[in-house]
Amino acid sequence: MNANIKEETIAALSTTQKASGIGIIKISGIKAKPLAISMLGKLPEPRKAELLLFYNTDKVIIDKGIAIYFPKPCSFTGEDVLELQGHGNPILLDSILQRLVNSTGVRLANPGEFLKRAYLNRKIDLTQAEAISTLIAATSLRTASCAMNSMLGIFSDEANNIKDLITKARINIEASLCFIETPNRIPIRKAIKLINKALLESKKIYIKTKLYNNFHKPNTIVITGAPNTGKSSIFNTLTESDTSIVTDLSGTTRDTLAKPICISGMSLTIVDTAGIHKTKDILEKISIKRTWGEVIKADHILLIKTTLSKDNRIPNNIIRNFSGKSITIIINKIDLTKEKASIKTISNNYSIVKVSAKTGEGLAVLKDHLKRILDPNVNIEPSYICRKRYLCLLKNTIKHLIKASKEHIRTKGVLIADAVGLAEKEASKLVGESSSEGFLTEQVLNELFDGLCIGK
Ligand SMILES: Nc1nc2c(c(=O)[nH]1)N(C=O)[C@@H](CNc1ccc(C(=O)N[C@@H](CCC(=O)O)C(=O)O)cc1)CN2
Ligand SMILES: Nc1nc2c(ncn2[C@@H]2O[C@H](COP(=O)(O)OP(=O)(O)OP(=O)(O)O)[C@@H](O)[C@H]2O)c(=O)[nH]1
Ligand SMILES: [Mg+2]
Repeated sequence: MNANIKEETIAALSTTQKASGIGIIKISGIKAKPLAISMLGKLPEPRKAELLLFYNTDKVIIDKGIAIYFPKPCSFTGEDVLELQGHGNPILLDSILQRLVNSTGVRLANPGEFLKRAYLNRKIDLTQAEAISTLIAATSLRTASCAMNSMLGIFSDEANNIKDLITKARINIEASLCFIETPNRIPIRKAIKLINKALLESKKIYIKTKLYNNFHKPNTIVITGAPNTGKSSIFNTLTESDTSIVTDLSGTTRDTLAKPICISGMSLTIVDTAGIHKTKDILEKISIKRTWGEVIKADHILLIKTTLSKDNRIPNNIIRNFSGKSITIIINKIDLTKEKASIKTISNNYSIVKVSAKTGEGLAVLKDHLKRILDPNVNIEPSYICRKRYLCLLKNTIKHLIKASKEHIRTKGVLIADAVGLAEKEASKLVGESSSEGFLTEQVLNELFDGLCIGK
């Protein structure tokens, strides 16, 4: 453990840097208590929200807000923690932070440092720390729900269960090896039973962990098609905004425009582009080049046509350049021909949806369709989060357990013990312990915690 961690008091803004309703400054470490007394004129009652004035060093009032004091060990980090919940003005909050840093020797926290301290003080194990980091970054409600399960310790419980079975097996083998020459020696059968049980459980958890893909990035959907087909109108409807200019003039959109949206708990980025057509106009040529650039990067293409289009097939140039990419053809403006909204699935990655951006008809069907085809976990019951680290450690655990279970029972007792010992080591690393080394290496910890946001 880092020797300084016990000494240094850290502080950070735990809420957004933008203006917001309230902003929370968190302070953790031995200076939290004297700081509360000097800034608030009193120590708030432990774990009770109190409305107090916040003072600077010259006794000037800097804010009136809620303060909460969490004396150690009953706090998020396990250290003394002071929370100052002020008005959400970033300049005001920054001046409070600066005051803390300049006059009290508190230092600004590194990204993820509160979480790291919670882990080092054994408030949470490593999988729970990882779950909190995934929870904050989750781009879909389903991933957030998995992260929540992991945060509450469901994965840790299963991982600990495997580790305990292996430990028991090791103790049994070691005992039977000790008394191998005596007449009342302990039979190794019990250990083998435990090894097989641990193997079964490890395989189960490996399959379950691998199933849920929380590595996916938010998909990018690019709207493309001929000029005037209603691309920008569909963009505006999907983004519930009037960000993109809509006119009845062909060639209205010149630049690409991207906006994040959320469809049924799934984050997406949606991009409006200039209409593709043959032109000699230099400006239009540049715009169309940009459109192709976006189409190449897209995870999914919405190709807009209208009820008036002569041909509703995918144009050859799109097929040529983007085979394998999923495409939805949208037949827009069905209000003009009084057609009904509908969806037709041609193949896995090719569907036709009829809508009207003007009346909104068919847009719910379109959103539903996008959610279905773009959420990789749509048919999977949320369990807990998956990390490459878990898969790797579980694979190693399984490998050593298989080796242990295959060794000849009587003659290779020592080899079984070795393999079980290695399995135990790997399984222990799941929750961030290693039976011989105590904590995981600083490198693994830094990789995890450095990727987090400030104030967490
Ligand atoms: N204001 C505020 N809201 C927040 C947080 C926070 O730090 N502050 N959290 C930050 O992530 C999350 C909540 N997580 C927390 C986890 C543990 C403790 C805590 O005080 N634990 C003590 C006491 C437990 C108990 O009373 O049951 C402990 O573990 O000993 C506080 C917040 C989300 N909301
Ligand atoms: N009747 C009807 N008109 C629509 C519909 N969607 C768009 N329009 C109209 O079609 C015209 C073109 O719409 P835009 O959204 O600007 O089309 P665009 O494809 O972005 O056009 P460019 O940017 O020029 O390529 C506008 O006059 C819209 O009001 C629809 O569903 N029904
Ligand atoms: Mg447009």
